[in-house]
Amino acid sequence: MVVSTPSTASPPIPTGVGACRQPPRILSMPVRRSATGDRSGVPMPASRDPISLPRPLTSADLMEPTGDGLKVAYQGCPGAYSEAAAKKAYPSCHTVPCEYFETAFQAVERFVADRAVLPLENSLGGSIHRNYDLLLRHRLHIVGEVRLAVRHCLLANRGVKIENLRSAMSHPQALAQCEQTLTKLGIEHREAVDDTAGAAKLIAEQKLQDTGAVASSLAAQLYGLDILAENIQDDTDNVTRFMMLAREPIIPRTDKPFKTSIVFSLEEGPGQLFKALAVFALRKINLTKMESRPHKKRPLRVADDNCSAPLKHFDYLFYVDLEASMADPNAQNALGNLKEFATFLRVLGSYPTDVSEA
Ligand SMILES: O=C(O)C(=O)Cc1ccccc1
Repeated sequence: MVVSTPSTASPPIPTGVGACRQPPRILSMPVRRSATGDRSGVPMPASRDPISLPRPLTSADLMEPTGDGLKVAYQGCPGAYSEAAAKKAYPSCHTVPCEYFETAFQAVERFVADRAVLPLENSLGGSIHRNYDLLLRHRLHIVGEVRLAVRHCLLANRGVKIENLRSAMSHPQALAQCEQTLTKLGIEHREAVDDTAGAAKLIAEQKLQDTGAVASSLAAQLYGLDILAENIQDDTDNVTRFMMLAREPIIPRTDKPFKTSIVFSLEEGPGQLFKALAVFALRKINLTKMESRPHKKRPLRVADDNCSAPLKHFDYLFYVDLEASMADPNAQNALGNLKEFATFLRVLGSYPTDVSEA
C-alpha cells in the first residue's frame, strides 16, 4: 500500500469503515507539511538526515492524536469553556478562538484549523439545538466527545462588591444554569452575549461597575477580574458535552467503548418512530440520547457531496446516539435496516465514548 499525501490537506487520515485495517507497509513518505503545519501525530521528517528518515506508521499513528501541533477552533474568547473542552480532548493543541460557531466550522473546512469543538448538550439546560442544526448544514464528522464539569464564577472589576451588581452578563446557557443563585444574590437583570469569556472581557474593557460576568476562574485571571463567588451554578453536577469535529471520520474500533451519532427522518404515519427504534431494540443496541427537531416550516439544505443540493423538507429530524461502534456488524445491520424506510439518514460520526471524570 502506498501512502499518498494530499497537496493541501493534513497528513492522511484514512477514511471509511474498514480502511487500513492491516498495518501499512510504507514504500515512500513524501516530506511535506500542510499549509497549516498540521502534524496530527503522523511522522514527518524535516530533512534527509538518516536519523530523521521516516519511520513506518503504526496503528497508534492512525488513532486520534493527543493534539501536538493540532489547531482546534472554538467559538468564543480565550477562557471560554469550549477552549477548556478542546484542551481536555487534545491536551497539547493550539486553540483558535472564533467569533461564531459558523466560523469554527469554516475554519476546519478551509484547513485553517484541524478540529472544531462544539457544545451540544448540558445536564441542566438540555440540548443546544442551534448546534445540532449546524452539524447538518456542514459536512464535518464527529471524531470525539468530551464531558466537562462546568463550574461558574461571578466575576467583576476590582473593588466592585456583589451589592453593587444590578446585572449579570454571560452566554444564555450559563445565565440559565445560575438563574436561582443570581436571583438569591439580588442580581435582577441578565444580559446575554455570545460566550462566557466574552462577557468577562467586555466588563473589563468597559470597566463596568454594575455588571458581573458569569464565567470561568480562568477568564477572571485572563481579563484581570475579581472572583466574587465560586460554584454559582444551581446544580453542582453541571456537565456540558462537547463534540470534536474533523474533515475526515476516524476509523471506528471495537476494542473500546464507542458511540455513534446519527440523524434521520421518517415518513409521517403511526408507528414509524416505533419501527425505527425497534431496529436498535431488536439488536440490543442501547440508545444514550434521542432528540427530535421539528422542521416542517424550515427547509434544510443538508450538506452532501453535491454543493448545490436542493432544499429538503422534513417534518421531524431525529438525532440519536447509539452505544455502538460503526465497526460492529450489528450496528451496521441496524443502520442498513433503518435506511430501508428512513426518508433521510446520515451518520454524524462514530467516536470513542468519554469515560473520564467530567
Ligand atoms: O461560553 C462559553 O464559555 C462556552 O464555551 C459555551 C458554554 C456556555 C455555558 C456552559 C458551557 C459552554
